[in-house]
Amino acid sequence: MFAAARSALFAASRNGARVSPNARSLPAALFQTADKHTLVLVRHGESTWNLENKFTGWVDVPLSPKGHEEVIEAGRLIRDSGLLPDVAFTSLQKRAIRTLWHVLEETDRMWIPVTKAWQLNERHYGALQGLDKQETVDKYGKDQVLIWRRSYDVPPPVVDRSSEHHPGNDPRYAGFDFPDEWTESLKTTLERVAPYFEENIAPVLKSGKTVIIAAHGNSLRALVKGLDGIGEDVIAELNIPTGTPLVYELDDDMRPIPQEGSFGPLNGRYLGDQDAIRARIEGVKNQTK
Ligand SMILES: O=C(O)[C@@H](CO)OP(=O)(O)O
Repeated sequence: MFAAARSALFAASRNGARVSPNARSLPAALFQTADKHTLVLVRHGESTWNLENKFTGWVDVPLSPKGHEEVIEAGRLIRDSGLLPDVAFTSLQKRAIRTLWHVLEETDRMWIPVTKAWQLNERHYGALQGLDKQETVDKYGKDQVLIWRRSYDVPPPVVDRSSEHHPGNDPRYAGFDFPDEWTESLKTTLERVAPYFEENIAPVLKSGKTVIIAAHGNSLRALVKGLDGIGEDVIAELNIPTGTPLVYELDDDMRPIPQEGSFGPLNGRYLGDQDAIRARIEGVKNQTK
């Protein structure tokens, strides 16, 4: 289960071999293709612990009132752009599940198949879960906290089986075998997101269905690192805003087709007011100052 990601697509991204060009600098002819597959990614709306500025990880907190509003708006943006999902995937966490429900309600697609998988969960934040982000900066320093938050392969401190935060103590993970000491870096998050995507989501996309994934800041950072071939240093700078649809057009090999309006290093394009989206991205970045 915890084996390294296997495919050429994600293996290439891990050694930085496939860095996509910035879409805006390419000629218009490159934006035209007949064979494309549509993937819509949505990070959950603001959660109560985003609002309280706490490390969350696998703690199952709900959306805040603003978070509900954000994802209702996300659903309307998806509806108005005509990108109706045929199949949906989400995590085992209620902030992402509720996000998906709102989007499916707004797009009148509550009837489509939905798969929930722990592999799409947020990155487990180990012993940082539940701590105030700014207090953690005050205690350990800004640089150390930035390494825990955004480095590619340095995990936060572990939790062991005696911790309420160990997945072995949560019935939703019964049947899965997690190590006694548990935490995740972005790298190990990618090592469970990538095989899940390739084995369960890519075949659905290739069959011609439009897929939506409602997930989390770091599980989506891992996914786009693989899709866009983003290098380890560049991914450290990438923050994904809450409640904002991110639309990819993929070719038959699941490589993103550059789109107008994407902002690098992503080849997907965010739906909505682009200035407001940039402000939301800055807000995520500035949770630890
Ligand atoms: O706390 C978390 O689980 C994540 C997402 O909210 O935080 P960060 O952006 O700091 O990785």
